[in-house]
Amino acid sequence: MPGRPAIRRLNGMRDDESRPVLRAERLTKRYRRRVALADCDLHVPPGRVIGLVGPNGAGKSTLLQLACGLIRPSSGTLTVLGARPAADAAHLARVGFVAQDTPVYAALTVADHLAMGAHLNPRWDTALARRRVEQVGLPPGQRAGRLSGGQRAQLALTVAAAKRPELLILDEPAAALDPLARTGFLDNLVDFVGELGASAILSSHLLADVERVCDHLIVLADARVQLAGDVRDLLATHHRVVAGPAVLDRLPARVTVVHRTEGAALVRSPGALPPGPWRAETPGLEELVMGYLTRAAVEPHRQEVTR
Ligand SMILES: Nc1ncnc2c1ncn2[C@@H]1O[C@H](COP(=O)(O)OP(=O)(O)OP(=O)(O)O)[C@@H](O)[C@H]1O
Repeated sequence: MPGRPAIRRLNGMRDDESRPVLRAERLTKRYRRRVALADCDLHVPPGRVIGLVGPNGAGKSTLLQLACGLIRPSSGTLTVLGARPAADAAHLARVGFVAQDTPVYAALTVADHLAMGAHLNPRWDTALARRRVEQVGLPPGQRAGRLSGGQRAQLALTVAAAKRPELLILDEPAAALDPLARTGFLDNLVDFVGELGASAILSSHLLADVERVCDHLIVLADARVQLAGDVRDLLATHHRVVAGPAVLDRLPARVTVVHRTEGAALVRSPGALPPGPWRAETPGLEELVMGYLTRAAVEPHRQEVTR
């Protein structure tokens, strides 16, 4: 994909399906009568940067909070790095979480945050923490309450990354950052994941960001998984078919129409698209996501998992 940096992975990780970083089976979360997640199945291999996208209220934060053990499923199962989320202290140390509101301690300085991180985390990487603070220009003596929103996000990420987690969970991490800082932040994240052979899952409304750094995608809408899988595989199995309405009405049976507009259809085809009276084009990630989101809006309660 153009512009997407290659993500280094541990040898053999690319196809390692047997040790999923995240696995959900019929995962459901209800808040009283409101269903935030319904019967979600997911299987995410390790060593990926996973983009979690979907409209407001789709269930993204709910999934991330379940993954770090802040809340419990109503039914179904979820395993993270092979165990129940937050199963014990050792498991907690393997996961880093930055919540949507990038929580930091207002009265503590940047340096205090690093000292506290070092005290609380057995695998704390002092050099990494110092390097990041310097790189992103955080004044060590400044109280966190006096930092800008973007600086607070950088501090929260630094603290999460210096734990050297195997999985970083980030809820809209770059939302408060200016475009330049966002680019730097995401590039850092990719480097970090590559350097440690870690995985990261980040929710975002910014599809361009997801396209830049993510190699695995989960699309949530209406509390359900609409699409999930390796980005390259998803792009290889989807096509934009350009043709007149009569041709689009009679596409081969094994081609699934995801979304149709005047003169074109976004389709999924398990193998290569057979030749026909149409022009086949490769869709971009944004078009793919928008196709599934539009379908979910038109046909609520539809659920489809593509791995
Ligand atoms: N603590 C809660 N109590 C009751 N309902 C909740 C709670 N947290 C979330 N919900 C509901 O669950 C649904 C999913 O919310 P969630 O925050 O997971 O969505 P989201 O995809 O993260 O949305 P956004 O993009 O706006 O942050 C929404 O309908 C929301 O109102």
